[in-house]
Amino acid sequence: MKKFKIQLALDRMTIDESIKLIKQTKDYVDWIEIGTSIIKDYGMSALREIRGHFPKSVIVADMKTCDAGIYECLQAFGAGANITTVMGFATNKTIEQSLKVAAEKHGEVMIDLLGIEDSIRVREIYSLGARLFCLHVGKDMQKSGEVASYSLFNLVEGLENIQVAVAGGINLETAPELIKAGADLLVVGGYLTNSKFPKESAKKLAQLNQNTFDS
Ligand SMILES: O=C(CO)[C@H](O)[C@H](O)COP(=O)(O)O
Repeated sequence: MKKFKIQLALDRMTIDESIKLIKQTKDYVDWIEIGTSIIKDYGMSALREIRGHFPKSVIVADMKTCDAGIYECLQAFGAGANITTVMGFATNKTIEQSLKVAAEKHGEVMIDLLGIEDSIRVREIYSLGARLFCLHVGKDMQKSGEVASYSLFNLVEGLENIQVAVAGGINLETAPELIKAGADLLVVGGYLTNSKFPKESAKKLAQLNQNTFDS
């Protein structure tokens, strides 16, 4: 079984709070996500500022692009992101153009599959060249008790040479089944951003790598 990475999803906090949390969890976190709410609150300056503090980190801009792919991808990569998110329900044109900009800027596009229930659509996006997908149970769905689970993996079954991220209420209880289902990346927000002891919480999550492979 392969090992998974952890993406710290920063949402609904200030830039200073984000920087503090990154510093607290950096030993156990692989990728930093500047969440959509922070981008909406502060714009591209949030990305620039956080990039300035962490020049070597992999930074994901959760732009959730659904149109204007060229413009928004140029914004994200120009402000220092390595990866930017584009919605799976965007048009093929938007996805193609976003992938093209990413290739030119030596970045990557993560396709957010929020709201996509049809694996045929995922195959179509794959055929456009996307190789990084995020299985996602959104905040509003979480309010009615849904969280990311192994059943989401049906959407990407059979696709070769892809990386699969999973997002949506991930914590110590829900992570193990996602790891066993083959997650390459756990996108973790609330479990870390709401933790009283974020470093310890991140450590426990990272230790699942060890525990999962020992068992
Ligand atoms: O993209 C997001 C919301 O749209 C969040 O970043 C993602 O859902 C992770 O946060 P949480 O672990 O709190 O669900």
